[in-house]
Amino acid sequence: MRLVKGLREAFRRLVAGAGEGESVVAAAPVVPVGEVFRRFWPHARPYRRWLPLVLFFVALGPAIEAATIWMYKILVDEVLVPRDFGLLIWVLLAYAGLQLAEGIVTFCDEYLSDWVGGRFIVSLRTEFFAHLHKLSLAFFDRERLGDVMSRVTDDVEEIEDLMLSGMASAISYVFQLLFFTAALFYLNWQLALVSLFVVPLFWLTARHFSRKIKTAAREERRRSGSIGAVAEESLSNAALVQAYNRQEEEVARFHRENEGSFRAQMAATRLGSLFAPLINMIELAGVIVVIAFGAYQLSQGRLTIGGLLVFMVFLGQLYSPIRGISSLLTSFYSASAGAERIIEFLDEEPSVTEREDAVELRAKEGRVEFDAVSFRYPDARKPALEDVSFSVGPGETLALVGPSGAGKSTVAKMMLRFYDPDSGSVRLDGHDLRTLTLRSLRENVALLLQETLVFDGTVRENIAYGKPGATDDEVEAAAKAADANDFIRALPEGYDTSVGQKGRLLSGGQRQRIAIARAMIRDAGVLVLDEPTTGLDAESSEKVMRPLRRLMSGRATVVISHNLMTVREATEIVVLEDGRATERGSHADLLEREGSYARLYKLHHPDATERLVGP
Ligand SMILES: Nc1ncnc2c1ncn2[C@@H]1O[C@H](COP(=O)(O)OP(=O)(O)OP(=O)(O)O)[C@@H](O)[C@H]1O
Repeated sequence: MRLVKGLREAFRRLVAGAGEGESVVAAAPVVPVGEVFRRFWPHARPYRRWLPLVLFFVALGPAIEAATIWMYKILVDEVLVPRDFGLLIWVLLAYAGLQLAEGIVTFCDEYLSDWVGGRFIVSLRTEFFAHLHKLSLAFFDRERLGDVMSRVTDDVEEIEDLMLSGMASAISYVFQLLFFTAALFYLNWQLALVSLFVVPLFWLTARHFSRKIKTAAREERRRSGSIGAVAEESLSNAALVQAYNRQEEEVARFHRENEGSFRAQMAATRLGSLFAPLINMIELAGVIVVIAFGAYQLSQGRLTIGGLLVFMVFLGQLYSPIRGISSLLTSFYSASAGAERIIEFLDEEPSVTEREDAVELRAKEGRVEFDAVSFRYPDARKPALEDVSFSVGPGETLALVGPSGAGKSTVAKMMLRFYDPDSGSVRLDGHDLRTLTLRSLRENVALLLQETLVFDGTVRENIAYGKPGATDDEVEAAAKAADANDFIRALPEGYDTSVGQKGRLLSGGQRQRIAIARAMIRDAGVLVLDEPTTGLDAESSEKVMRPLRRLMSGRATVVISHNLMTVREATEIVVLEDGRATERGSHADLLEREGSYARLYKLHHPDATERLVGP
């Protein structure tokens, strides 16, 4: 009794699916397979006229196979047994012809399926990528980049498996089942009926396993996202990891996710490998019964030897697609888990959307107004901005200062409409940002960040990024205005020098001047400078300041700075504390008031001389 219990327990553990372990990426919501097909069918639609041809080849394969096997019956019953060798040459010729036909069909089938599948992936992946670019920053703040990338690359391919390759295999199996069952019935219907008694057993086993395989496959997909997420985080912070000697911890973290993936994969493999021998056993039972019944029929003279032989071969062929179901199930569920991960993101709506009646910003004056703006980040407990108002017009500079976390960068994000205010409004030239097209809004606001964004391309491409289609003269003029022309000319290939990943080949100050040139060429009416001189020494900052002043002249500028020295000549200074504007006025006013600004100023820069807006 104990032994039986022990065995049962061991078996239960063997077929246990993968549980959802702790992981950095959450599982995507479950989506029914029908819905998956409905969602992704449009990507296969342009190739639908090829699908009948694919189906034709898929069906032709088993038909040729059935005919080839039939040749054995003719060989045994018409040639070997009656010793009528005159027919042998024809049988051999037919056999060779069928083999050739099978070769051609296999080639066409594989080529065409791969072509349609490949086109499907290109279309779906591009649409998915385009969708991601429509999503608001809130999405990118929340999701892990590595996981997003794993969805763009791996999960998209999984869907192709489900929609096309998997379907083609499934259809091919159905055709094989049909052809071989028909052949069995044609040969001897009583024997055929007997051989089919195992079908319900096959069905029950498949059903039992499929549920578990599904769980394991979903877990595996999720883990693949986690591996991507951890790898991306860890490798993109390689400098930090090395500086703090955290390599071992990072490797351990990565290893943990891989272990989880391994466990999920092994659960699926265990299930799959257990499924195959079980199916073999059921199959064996079928074969034994058929041999016994066939021998009886042979003895009764109702079946020829060739007939029985071919019957057995057909039976083997009939069971082969049934055996194939296990691997098909695994890839099918893995694919639908991949599809769920894609659908989860496709269903993500941008939190910032363009109204249908959004208008282009035409007359560009360049005046930004914040009118009682309050905003709380999704999931944040307290508001990042509360009742913030200010206005800045052409030629004016508004400086936002305040302690870390006060909401300064949030103001910059609202100006580009990366987020919408919960209450109040942000206006550009009198238009609420929500009434403008996103394109025209962003064309009119140039952003300069503390971490300068430079792409891995040439200097020229990096500057022209600000204005697609800019001429070489325009690029050069912008570079001159940004005091960048001289150092660019000194680079090995001048404007055609490649700046390396993230602009590594340039110094911080040079990168910043490239960014200024990019903003120059954009020629936007409003400038947002988020910590433009952070990380630069006094000399480099001064080199950046000069062109920056040129860039700012005549434009409405909002400058965000921790460094109170860089803001003292701004037209107006707004002190933000805990999301609220607590003080405002000119540098002199605020010093006189002896409030937070004066305290901070005296505390940090008692005798500094650097100035943002110079004479
Ligand atoms: N994406 C986000 N999701 C949730 N909360 C956020 C997000 N970004 C910022 N916050 C929170 O909003 C508040 C304001 O952040 P913000 O980045 O605007 O401050 P800041 O004044 O620019 O700070 P710093 O000077 O350090 O850059 C902070 O409390 C911060 O934790």
